[in-house]
Amino acid sequence: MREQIAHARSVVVKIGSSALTDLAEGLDRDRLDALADALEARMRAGSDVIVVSSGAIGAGIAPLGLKKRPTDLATKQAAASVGQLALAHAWGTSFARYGRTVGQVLLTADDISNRSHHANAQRTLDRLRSLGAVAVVNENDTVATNEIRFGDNDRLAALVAHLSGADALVLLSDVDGLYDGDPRKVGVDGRRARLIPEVNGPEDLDGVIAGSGGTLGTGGMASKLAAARLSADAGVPVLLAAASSAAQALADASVGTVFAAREERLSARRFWVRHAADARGRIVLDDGAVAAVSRRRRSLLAAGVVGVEGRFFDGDVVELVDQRGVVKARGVASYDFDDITSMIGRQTDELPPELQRPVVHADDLVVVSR
Ligand SMILES: Nc1ncnc2c1ncn2[C@@H]1O[C@H](COP(=O)(O)OP(=O)(O)O)[C@@H](O)[C@H]1O
Ligand SMILES: N[C@@H](CCC(=O)OP(=O)(O)O)C(=O)O
Repeated sequence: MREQIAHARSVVVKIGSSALTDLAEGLDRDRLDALADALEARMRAGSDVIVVSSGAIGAGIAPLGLKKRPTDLATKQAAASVGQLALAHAWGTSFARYGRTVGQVLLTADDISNRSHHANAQRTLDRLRSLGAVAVVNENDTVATNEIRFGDNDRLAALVAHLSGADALVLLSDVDGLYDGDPRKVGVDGRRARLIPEVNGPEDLDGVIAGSGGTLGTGGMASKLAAARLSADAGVPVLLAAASSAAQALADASVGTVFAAREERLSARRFWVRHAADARGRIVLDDGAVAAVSRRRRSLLAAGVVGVEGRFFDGDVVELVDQRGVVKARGVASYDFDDITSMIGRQTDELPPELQRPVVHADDLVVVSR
């Protein structure tokens, strides 16, 4: 697996805020230079690299005279608008030492969940790559509101890896890998957390406690694990390592924790249904329909529907939930919400001919939990 990452033709490298910024000093230019050295070396060895760089909010804290990472949306957005400018400039300066041009790509969640925007972002990334420029991607924090945020750049990086058809994802943080507990804490038994070098499946995560992040990071270890799961579905292996070991991580992947990818990656459409699209509503299923959909992988028929929530339309992604509200699957609705409301609980042969297709077809359905 490490071989696969070491030799990947195209790599997305995500760098966390804690690896780039300091609360009092703002951006750490020396650390940025060292990262650019490692990234440039990988490009010169023949790989295409896309950088996903956090740090806009962290870089805006000191220039605005703030004492700690803001928690309210408006101040976070103000800090990001100041910090993103400094961040992009700093990456430009670090790569200019090698004559390498940098392009800034700011994305909102909608750019990934909306399939036509998705194609635009993909085209820009492709063209930057073919022109020999390195894309530096971040969330467009100043326009993203709470509801439409990716929430964390680990997820954004995993989505970009899928979108750009990357062969590997490298997450660089202030921690040197995944531990079985928060490495900053000592357990009640006085035991220190242990590093897990390889995650091949859910069984390797038994008993692992994924804690919160540092003062500058956002999602902590839980968001890295979620991003690794998402990448696994996209068929992309992940390496989690310390930013201070970037040179080694990018040269031979011999450090940190590796997460295996699924052998059979989800199709682009199923990946989109499962991970990228925002659910526009919910369809509530009776127990028989839950079993048919989640265990027997059947299409959802009107007879098994007991409720409809939200205003969604034909072609939108919806969540399929059981009667306790637990999400069992996600899928593409074949009708508008008001049509489905009129079909609730009815057998197919009782419905008019134009409403006799399944509510969600099995080909458009991805099981989330059994
Ligand atoms: N099980 C764990 N293994 C490794 N690190 C953990 C774990 N639980 C919590 N952490 C903490 O998560 C932090 C990394 O998350 P975060 O601060 O969000 O990083 P980044 O800014 O790189 O996204 C580390 O500093 C580490 O202390
Ligand atoms: N877009 C935000 C980053 C949010 C984020 O996920 O941060 P991190 O957990 O440090 O990767 C910023 O640039 O400050």
